[in-house]
Parts: sequence; structure tokens; C-alpha cells
Amino acid sequence: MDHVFIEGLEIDALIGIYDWERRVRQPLVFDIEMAFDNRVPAATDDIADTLNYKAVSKRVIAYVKASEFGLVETLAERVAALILDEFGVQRLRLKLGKPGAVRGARAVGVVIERSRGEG
Ligand SMILES: Nc1nc2c(c(=O)[nH]1)N=C([C@H](O)[C@@H](O)CO)CN2
Repeated sequence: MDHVFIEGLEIDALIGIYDWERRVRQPLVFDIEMAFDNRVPAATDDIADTLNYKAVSKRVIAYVKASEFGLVETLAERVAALILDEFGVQRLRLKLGKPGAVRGARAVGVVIERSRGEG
């Protein structure tokens, strides 16, 4: 299956379970792979036939900037649902990294895979 991807999308967000984390914004990094048949836009060479990665990125940035969740799990789930619902994506893999959250680790976070119509 083909994919459209967004890699290393960095967005500052209010996220975390500790008191200090409710007062500052922290960088999050998203890697998103979205299943999409590349042959359709390749046949027409028309942006209207693509899954437009710029449009998806702009929507994710706006959502994450306005969010205030405690856990990265919650945010990852909501962003995945948003992409599946609003962009008609059938399946995706989303990695949400929180760099600097754990001393000694480059990043910590979650990786989820979700499909449209799944529980
Ligand atoms: N599985 C998770 N573990 C932790 C989370 C989280 O969102 N999911 N969050 C924290 C703190 O907010 C941490 O990032 C602060 O450094 C701890 N563990």
C-alpha cells in the first residue's frame, strides 16, 4: 500500500501531567503515515486528487496548538481520529514524540495504528 507521510512535524503544545507542565508549552514531534493510493493523483497530476499533506499538516498544527491534554496517548488518539474522519484516510500510523521529557532519552511517546471504522 502507498502512503502519504508527514515527518518531524514539530508543534509546541500544552501537555503533561505535572503542575509545571500546565504552565509552559513543550515541543512535540509528529511522524504520520497515511495510506493512500498514489496511482490516482499520478494519473491526473491534479492536487485535487491527492491527500494534500500541507492541508493535513495545517489542520494538525491548529488542533495540537489548541489542545490541553495530560497524556500523549490522548492527544495521539484524537489527532488520528481527526485525520481519519476529516480527510477520508482509511488507515494511518502516527508517532508522537515528546523530546526532552525524560533526561537521557532523545524522545519518549507513543506509536499508534488506526483504521477508519475501527472501535
Ligand atoms: N505513557 C505515558 N507516560 C508518561 C506521560 C504520558 O503522557 N504517557 N507523561 C508524563 C509526564 O507528563 C512527562 O512527560 C513529564 O516529563 C510521564 N509519563
